[in-house]
Amino acid sequence: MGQKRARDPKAQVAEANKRKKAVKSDAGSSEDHGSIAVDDLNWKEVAMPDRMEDAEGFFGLEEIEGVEIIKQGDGGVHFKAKSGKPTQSILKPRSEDDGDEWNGFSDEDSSEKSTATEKTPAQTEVKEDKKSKKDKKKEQNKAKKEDQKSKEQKPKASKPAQGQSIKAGLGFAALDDIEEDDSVDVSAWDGLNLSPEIFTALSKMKFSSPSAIQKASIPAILDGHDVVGKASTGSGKTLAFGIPIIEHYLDKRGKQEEQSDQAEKNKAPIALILSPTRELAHQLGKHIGELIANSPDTNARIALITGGMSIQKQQRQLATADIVVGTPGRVWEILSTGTGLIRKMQKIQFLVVDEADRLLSEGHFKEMEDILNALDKKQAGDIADMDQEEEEERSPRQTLVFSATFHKDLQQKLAGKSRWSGDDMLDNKASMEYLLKKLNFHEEKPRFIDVNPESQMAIGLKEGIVECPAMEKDLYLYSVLLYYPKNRTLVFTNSISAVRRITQLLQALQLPVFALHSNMAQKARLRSIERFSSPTANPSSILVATDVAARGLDIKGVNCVIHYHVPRTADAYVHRSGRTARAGESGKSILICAPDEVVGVARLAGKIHAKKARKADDPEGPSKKIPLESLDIDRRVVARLRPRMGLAKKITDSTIAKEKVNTEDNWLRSAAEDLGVEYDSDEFDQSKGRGRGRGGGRERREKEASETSKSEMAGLRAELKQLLSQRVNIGVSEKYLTAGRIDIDALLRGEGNDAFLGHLDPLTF
Ligand SMILES: Nc1ncnc2c1ncn2[C@@H]1O[C@H](COP(=O)(O)OP(=O)(O)OP(=O)(O)O)[C@@H](O)[C@H]1O
Repeated sequence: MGQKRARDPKAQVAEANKRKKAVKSDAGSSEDHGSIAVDDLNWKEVAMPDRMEDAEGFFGLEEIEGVEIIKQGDGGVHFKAKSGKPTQSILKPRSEDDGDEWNGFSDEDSSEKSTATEKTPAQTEVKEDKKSKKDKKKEQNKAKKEDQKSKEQKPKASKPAQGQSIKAGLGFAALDDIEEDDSVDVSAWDGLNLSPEIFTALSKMKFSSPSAIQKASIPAILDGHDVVGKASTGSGKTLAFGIPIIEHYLDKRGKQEEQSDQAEKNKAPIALILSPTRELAHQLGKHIGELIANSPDTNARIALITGGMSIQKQQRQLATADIVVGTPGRVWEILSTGTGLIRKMQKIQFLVVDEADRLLSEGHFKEMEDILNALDKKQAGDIADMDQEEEEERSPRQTLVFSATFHKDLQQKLAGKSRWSGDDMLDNKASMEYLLKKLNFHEEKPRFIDVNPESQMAIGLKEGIVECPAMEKDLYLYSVLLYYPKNRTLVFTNSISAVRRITQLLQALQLPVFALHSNMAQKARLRSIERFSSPTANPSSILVATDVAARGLDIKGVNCVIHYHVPRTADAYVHRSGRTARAGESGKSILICAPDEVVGVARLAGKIHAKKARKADDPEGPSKKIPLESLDIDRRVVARLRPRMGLAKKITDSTIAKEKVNTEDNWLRSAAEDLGVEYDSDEFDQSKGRGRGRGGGRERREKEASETSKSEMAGLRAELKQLLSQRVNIGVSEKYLTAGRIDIDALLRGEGNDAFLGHLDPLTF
């Protein structure tokens, strides 16, 4: 049996300090007797679920095999290799200079300093490991050479990152596993004046060159400008502001002496990043966390402040955070608790408004306004309290606004100068205008960086449209899903009830499907995204979502986006479609469209592609064509899938109706109880039926569906199961396989579409 231990960096440092003293006093003796201290063992990290946010204080688990425990007189324990195993087999590998810890050049007496910053042997090793890798990279990377020189003269603190919620790759074992050749040449980033730490991180993250928005925004932000950045979906906007924030952190840290615990407690965050959804906030934190985790000796702490998580924990994280990422509602909830947090937040160097058009124009309006007002409002006693030197040193707060959808006139609007001109993508001009004034840029003219003025759509994106009868959208959705097996697909709808229904429907059809909408508990939301996006997930996974998933979510390997409902606005279409074809990949976006929706779609597509269409035809004239490819679903497919869909619908409708009746019934029963009257469901149903006009039919259908008996349901399920166990035959005689234009070789190679029997022209566009 392997031994396990919980891994808590904080506790480890304290424990290691104690142990080190003990080890020094009996140095040399322990290994002589084959007994080994806990920290000298070659612990292996146990893989944990990605998200452990609420597991207070529990950072991880490590295990070791082949050891025996030796109890000591003082109650302590040591370990030795199991009989028959060499001691070396359980010992942690040592680096050459393991004995002496390298603390960098310092004027301070190292013995004094060591009490505060002494590392566990494991940490020392990691540090040395990171350094030697960096040295190797130095040889490879010409641009890093000069910067490295100055870095080596600068001692840098390497404290454990306590309270950091989402720093990726903290595990020592994970670091040990890093291959020497896992880095890439990052010389393309040379011109951006980045520090060696960031170069190392970019190299490890395999980002060989900056994206256009990064190339344009990073220097402007590093130069202290306010920036409004516009770039297509999936083009790397997060690091366009994330890198300068970390650069600022590194710069500030370089200038500071080792901070006392008190100073550490009082420190203010350097950045507040606001995002419209919880999922996006998590993702932003994770992405910037990865940058931090891959930057050597960089321990910037991120506090994630979103709804659905423990408020107390978030308050604690906020107290020591360098970067705050959150949704406006929860950020305001915490700031307004009146515990001095507003004053702290007023010292931030960067205010980032991600997905700005949404954040500034929809439901977050009120909280955004409160936060912005609070950041700018002078607090009573500010002048007296303000540390004069600190205030003088501090440069004005930079405001960074990013999105894929903005109007070109935004710069004018941001400066509050002129009226909106021409057509725009935004829903609510008035609220936008109001909030743009509110953003309080420190520069009169923020830098407006629009790296792809031609289109907000990603280059690798193909757009198609499937026309179908209004009542058959489910059938056509199912058909498209079967046409594209092994595609990770996001299906967007316009309502929560549609998400629920479609998810159940596709589940009944045995497809690997997950749901995401804002009425779900936060944990369930994160679980859905995680299951859908996990590299080990079924490659045909489907996520059915409302527009809560439309903005910013960066899920690897989404090949297809389906709009089950036509999006309400052009920018919603851009952002939904932007969940695929990210970071230079290709992808497809397919609208399922009823005849009466076609006109709306034409208008929508016209707005989005106005420029492209004009350019191709007549550069000056209005756009004519819908640039969406019309996709023809083979009628045989639709016909053959209809029976399955009929059964799946009956099962789903009945399940949903039963749930609804139960909920209603429970509610009425408890309301009757509260009122002290008796509740008779039949009597209530009869009275409900009386005098009803519209909607009565639906209610009757629901009631009928809810009355499907258990045995009827079992019958339906069995019938559907039987149908689903067979491939959909689209014109093959099962007796004579070769008669149906089957590519037997392809089938044997495991290619082709497993769902169908017979030849099917693929839906390529
Ligand atoms: N320089 C780079 N080289 C390669 N990949 C990159 C680079 N920068 C970022 N990426 C990757 O590109 C993907 C998209 O980045 P990001 O989420 O920042 O896009 P975005 O522009 O914010 O998209 P959206 O508008 O949808 O929010 C991420 O997976 C990220 O890891």
